[in-house]
Amino acid sequence: MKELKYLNKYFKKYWLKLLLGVIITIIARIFSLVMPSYVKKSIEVIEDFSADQLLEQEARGLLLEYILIILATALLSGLFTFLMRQTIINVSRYIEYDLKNEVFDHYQYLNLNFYKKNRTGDLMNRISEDINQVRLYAGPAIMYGMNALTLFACLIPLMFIKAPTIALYTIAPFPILSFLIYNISKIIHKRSTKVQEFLSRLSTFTQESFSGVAVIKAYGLEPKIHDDVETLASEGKSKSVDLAKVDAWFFPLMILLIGVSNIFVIYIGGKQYMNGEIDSIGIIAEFILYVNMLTWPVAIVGWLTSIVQRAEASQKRINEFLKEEPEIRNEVDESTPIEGKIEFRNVSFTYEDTEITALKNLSFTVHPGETVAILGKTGSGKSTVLELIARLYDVSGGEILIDDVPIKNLNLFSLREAIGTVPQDAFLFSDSISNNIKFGKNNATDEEVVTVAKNAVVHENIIGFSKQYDTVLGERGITLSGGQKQRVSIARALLKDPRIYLFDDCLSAVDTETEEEILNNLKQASQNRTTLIVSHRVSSAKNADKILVLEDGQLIQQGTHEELNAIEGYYKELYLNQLSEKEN
Ligand SMILES: Nc1ncnc2c1ncn2[C@@H]1O[C@H](COP(=O)(O)OP(=O)(O)OP(=O)(O)O)[C@@H](O)[C@H]1O
Repeated sequence: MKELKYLNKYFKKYWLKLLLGVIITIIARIFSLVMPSYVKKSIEVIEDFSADQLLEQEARGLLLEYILIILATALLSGLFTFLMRQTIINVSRYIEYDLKNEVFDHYQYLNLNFYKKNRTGDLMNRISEDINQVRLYAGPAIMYGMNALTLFACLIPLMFIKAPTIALYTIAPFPILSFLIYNISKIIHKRSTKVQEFLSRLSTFTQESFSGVAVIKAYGLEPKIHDDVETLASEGKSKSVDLAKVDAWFFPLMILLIGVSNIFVIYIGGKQYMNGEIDSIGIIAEFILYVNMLTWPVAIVGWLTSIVQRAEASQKRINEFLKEEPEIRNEVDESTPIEGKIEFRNVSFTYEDTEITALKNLSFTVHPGETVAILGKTGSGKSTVLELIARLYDVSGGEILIDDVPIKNLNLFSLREAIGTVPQDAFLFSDSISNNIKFGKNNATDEEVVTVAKNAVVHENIIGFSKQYDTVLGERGITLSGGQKQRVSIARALLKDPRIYLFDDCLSAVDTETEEEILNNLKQASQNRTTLIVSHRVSSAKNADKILVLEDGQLIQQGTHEELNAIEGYYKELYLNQLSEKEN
């Protein structure tokens, strides 16, 4: 129960509703206890009538009265049971909602390293399946637990007062039932976890197959994929059959033990009646009803134990993530407006997971409003420079200053607010084109959206779609070409109108003419804005105020296009190569 203590803050938050729920539970159970004793009384009336101790008229009157009492208490018990669910189950839904929000907010607060260490499927599972297990504890387990407790507390003493010997025999099989159900629940849990694992493997596999359907078709891999799915599915099937086998024991076992208890009631009750130890046959009927009332709560005790164990395990997994602290935190409360000067002083950076040193002693300065291009072979550290400016990672050595202030002394949100990033792989959400562009500025007008789309040279493409800016992208909508995606992503950054633009090789999928047009527009749009352009093409870099050339994380050349072209080196070679490619 150590891990489940985490939920106490939520129980405190909803204590009033919970208390009300507990009181209602007790009232509902007390009303349900009335019925068996009135069934007994009704049988006694029939017995008295048969023995000529009651007139027909009197017997009819009494029977009607008892039936009405039974009906009224059953209705009241039903009403309170409804209210019980409405309070306690609702509280568990509120807790589920709060916990999901808390976990989601915490996920968002964590750094990229966390997302690299943990698989998306695992993150999803903890926020959905694990929270659901916890909800079962916070709602149904409490409700059924209270229910069972109230029944045991009221009914068992009542049974012993009414007929101690019958009571003893009636409840004797119950601990066995509870024990068996506990064990069955444990086996069910183990096997259903395995089934769940297979289901998630199967759904991951099928999802990947659908996403990669173009590759599968192009390589004619359908038969192989079919065989793989079949192997996975048949493994899953045998696990499901195993589960169904244990599942099938649950109800027969319950019915068997109810039967045993009923036989005890009839046998012992009948013997006592014949010996004159009890004066009415009605007590047997009353006890049979008690047996039926007690069976489910007794079975529930076993079920509850396994629910609590599962919730404990799930809450442990949730707590593991909630305890994770982001390495990159905002330590400055007041906002810090950004002008746009960027300075790298002997910056080194090693990725924690791969231990690759992506940057080594890198130093350069970009003044506000300047445009700097970063070139270099693949893997030379260009994207890493941009990630460090947005403080997605903290440097391993050296220092980054923005507006002459160490980056850690800036408000993290002000910093990111001041940056417009266009990443290498443009990510667009499954939403309309317009909303995708408005991502960084929700309140933008339609005119503003059109202006930035024109500057990103994607407007003509968009108006070519039948729904134009309302065209939905992604799984439910159309798929944009690589170049179109990149340009929508550029439009998104332009709309934000930030102090610093970070363009990470975002024109790689557009032809050189469109590239030129976009670069000219960007020049206009990003006037007085600091701009960093990462590229493999000299055409993207040649108009920059400064060009940095990286190799193995080190700065090997820097200068303007003219300066670098005047000396032998990587830049000149690249320029000449690309020039001859163009001419050819
Ligand atoms: N998220 C990451 N985790 C671990 N290692 C990384 C990560 N990103 C990059 N690296 C490694 O760091 C090195 C520099 O990568 P980076 O992406 O900065 O290069 P790049 O010059 O932008 O390459 P490209 O031109 O191919 O985009 C590479 O060796 C790469 O494998």
